[in-house]
Parts: sequence; structure tokens; C-alpha cells
Amino acid sequence: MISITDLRKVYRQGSRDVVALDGVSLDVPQGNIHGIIGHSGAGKSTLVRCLTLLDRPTSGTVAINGKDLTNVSDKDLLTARRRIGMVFQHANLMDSRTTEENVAFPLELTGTPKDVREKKVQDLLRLTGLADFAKAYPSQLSGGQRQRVGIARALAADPDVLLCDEPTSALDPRTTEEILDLIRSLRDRLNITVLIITHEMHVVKRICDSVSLLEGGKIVESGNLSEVVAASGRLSEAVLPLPGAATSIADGPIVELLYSGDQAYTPVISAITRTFDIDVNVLAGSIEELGSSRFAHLRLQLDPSADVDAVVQFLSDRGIKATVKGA
Ligand SMILES: Nc1ncnc2c1ncn2[C@@H]1O[C@H](COP(=O)(O)OP(=O)(O)OP(=O)(O)O)[C@@H](O)[C@H]1O
Repeated sequence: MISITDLRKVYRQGSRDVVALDGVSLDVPQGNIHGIIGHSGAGKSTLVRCLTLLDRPTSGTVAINGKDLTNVSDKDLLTARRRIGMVFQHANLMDSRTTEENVAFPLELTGTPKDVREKKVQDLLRLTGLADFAKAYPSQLSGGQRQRVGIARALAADPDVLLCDEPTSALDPRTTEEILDLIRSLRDRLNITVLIITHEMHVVKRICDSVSLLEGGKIVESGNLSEVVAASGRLSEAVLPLPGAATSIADGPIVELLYSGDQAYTPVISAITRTFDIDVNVLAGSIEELGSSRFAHLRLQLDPSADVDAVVQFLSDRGIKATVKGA
């Protein structure tokens, strides 16, 4: 488990202070994949630097399984850093080393005996689908394979947390899916906690259990995917976007529905039509399967004669959040 508590980082720029992190608090349980999403300047890189102890936070703490990493002495810094394995946008491999030598590098630094090292490297290569590329040099590998090497190397020191900083931003869509699936399968097998820093919502939708929106150095929304969808905030809009203002074909109240889980299997439109004996027009819709749950976001236009309050109550009785958007 990783616990970030009231993390602040203030940079001095000339005569003014720049608050890059403004009290970030976050708990990610063991074995969870948590996405941190934010636009440029939100504070993502600063957060990564503070989590990897490359930069000391101005105040606040980062603890892994209850052990505070932020207050370790310089002497213990290297050991503390090993508890977080880093995956970057570019794998930054050593060109003169083969795949297995790149993966072995962190183990050489810690003086791991050769026989233990070799077994560990072969295990990691199997785990990351690289067994056939052990003797290949980075120049002989595809972008996706190089990223796999970077992931295997990040796992070599048995970290408690895998911190992935824009791990797929440099990859094509198909390779992106492969790498995200690999990260999820590693989590499933190793029960490792994963933090993914990204500006891409599809990364969150593909593998994250939970997500936080970082903005101006603060976490402004956070929760597991069903919670953030139900909260109908900005993350909800980003997870289940509806196309812009759809033109209505007739007068009549517009209602937006947001629902997940079992309710997503409810035949909602026919239920409204039958119960209220009115026509319903679908203006826009977005239905997604995220993790093991299904989420739906619909914009409906009801018959002008509809008793909209009664329809909203009918939906709410069935666990479906409905908001009237005006006629
Ligand atoms: N070393 C520094 N000195 C002064 N200000 C800094 C420093 N590093 C970051 N900042 C400021 O802190 C804020 C957050 O920057 P940060 O690089 O963490 O954002 P980001 O979300 O990673 O953006 P990007 O996605 O563009 O990399 C910005 O206003 C930035 O100008």
C-alpha cells in the first residue's frame, strides 16, 4: 500500500514561489492500479520526482506499507528508492547491453550473487514475454519490446510499488494495449501496487481500478471508477463523454442518465416508454465496459407531455441518476 499525505512542493523561482504540489493526499491499497491524470502543468512530474525521492517534498509524507520514505537519511536513500520501481515513457536502456544484461543491471548494483541474478533475470524475461529476446540489443527490439525490458528492469529489485510515468505515450495504439495488458497481468500475478501517471483517459479506462484528477497541484476528484462516474464530475465526463450539444428534433425535456453495474442491464428506455406511455428520443449515448463493470451515460429527450419529475423519480428508484438538462 502506498500512502501519500499532504504532500507539498514549492519551488522558488526568482522572487516568487511556485506551488507545484499543494497538499496531495492519496491512499492506494496493495494490488490496486491507480491512475493519476492531469493536464500539462498539473504537477505530475513533480509528484513523480517526490515519489521517487529525486526531489525532497517541501512537506508531507510518502509511505509504503507504513514506512515513511520521505524522512530517510541520505545514506538510506538508495535502499528506500528500490521500493518503487520506475517505468518511463522511453525505456532508456543501455545500448551496449543485451536485454538480459539491462534487466540484470539493478541486481548488479545491489551485489546480488550471479546465480540468484541469472535465475531472477530469466524469470522476469518469461514474465514479460521476452524469453526469446534475452540476447538481443535494444537496437534490435521494437518500441514495445524495449518498454517490456524497461518493465522487467523496474521489477528486478522486487519493488512494492510500480510507478509508471506516461508508460505508453510513445507507443502506437496496438502496442499501447499490449503494454497496458502486461502491466495488468503483472499486477494480477505479483499483487504489486501500480501508480500510472498519464494525460490519456484511455489508459485509465483500460486498466485502472481507481483514478485521481490532478489539477493545479491538487487532487480535485478521486475514487474507484464507479465512484467517479457516479459523482458526475469532470472525470465522469471524461470517462463517458457524450458528443457536444446534440440538436433536439422536437420540444421536450432533456434528461441525462448515468448508471453503472446491474442497472446498466436495465432496459431503461422501454421501461420509461411503457410506464409513462410517452415517446423517448436518444440524443447521445456512451456505454463502456470498464474492468468488470458496465457504465452508461445517455442523453434522452422525452415527449413534451412527459411528467419529467415523475420520470426522474422512477429512474432514481431504480438506482439510475437522472438530471434534467432543460427543454
Ligand atoms: N524546478 C522547477 N522550478 C520552478 N517551477 C517548477 C519546477 N518544476 C516544475 N515547476 C512548476 O510546477 C508546476 C507543475 O509542473 P510539473 O512539471 O510537475 O507539471 P506536469 O503536470 O508534469 O506537466 P507536463 O505534463 O507538461 O510535464 C508548473 O507550474 C511548473 O512550472
